[in-house]
Amino acid sequence: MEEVILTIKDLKKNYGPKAVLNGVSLQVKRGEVIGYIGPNGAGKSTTVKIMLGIEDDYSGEIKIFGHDISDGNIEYKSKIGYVPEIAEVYDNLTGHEYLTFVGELYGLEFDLADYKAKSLMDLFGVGEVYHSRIASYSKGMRQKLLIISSLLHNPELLFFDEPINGLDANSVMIFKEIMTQLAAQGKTIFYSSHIMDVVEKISSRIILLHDGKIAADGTFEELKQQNTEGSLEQIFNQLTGFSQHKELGARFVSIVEEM
Ligand SMILES: Nc1ncnc2c1ncn2[C@@H]1O[C@H](COP(=O)(O)OP(=O)(O)OP(=O)(O)O)[C@@H](O)[C@H]1O
Repeated sequence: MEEVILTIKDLKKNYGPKAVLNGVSLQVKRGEVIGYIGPNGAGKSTTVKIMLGIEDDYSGEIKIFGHDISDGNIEYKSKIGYVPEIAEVYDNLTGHEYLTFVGELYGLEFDLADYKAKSLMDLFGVGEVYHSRIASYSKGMRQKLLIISSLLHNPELLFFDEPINGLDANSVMIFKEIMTQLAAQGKTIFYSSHIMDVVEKISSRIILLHDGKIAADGTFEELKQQNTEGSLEQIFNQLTGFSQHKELGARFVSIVEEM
């Protein structure tokens, strides 16, 4: 039987009077790559932050590796890797200092953390800045650092929130291959992004969040069969009831031109 890694039951979350998540339920099995998509503000990052224990005050039940995350035991976090949408990194540290620090936090010996960090930086084409301060990194370099820091401890479950932001086309190809290989090794990946063609290609299952609920859940092929549109971008537009891009674009430009 396939192992269930993650279960969410009737998850609800409010910020003040605003209901952000309104009854989200799903189950994720080992090795699945979940493409978690939805309009801006739909609640994708909020879902991920709740699962990571960064946000609390929710209702519903979340089980990760079979344990309810609200039971106070945070051991499950040692088997999770996370690339946040907006990351705070210690800019004054070098890549070497930051990654060995993160590696040691996760219980790796310094030498192993250093070896893995340097090797992964090399493979990602940023080995030459390993000993430079992060403050001097370009956007893509920082993103690569974040991806590496999420993987150093060989986690079972990965949460990637818009991880390829700023990566060049070649690096995106490497990243897609890394995802495929990780999933083949039995890692489970929760991948939240707006880059529909990448989500379409790498996800074994796509979940669309809309108005605080799951509006679609299935493989890309299944979503295609259930909808009249072809690409994931078009299916996204259709399921979220959006078709006014021309009109909105024209109105936007006409206001820009008002002087
Ligand atoms: N700390 C907070 N306090 C108040 N409201 C919040 C907070 N964090 C998120 N929200 C609100 O919750 C809603 C969902 O935000 P969230 O960041 O989860 O959306 P998202 O689906 O990840 O969006 P995007 O695609 O733009 O990243 C938004 O309306 C946002 O304004």
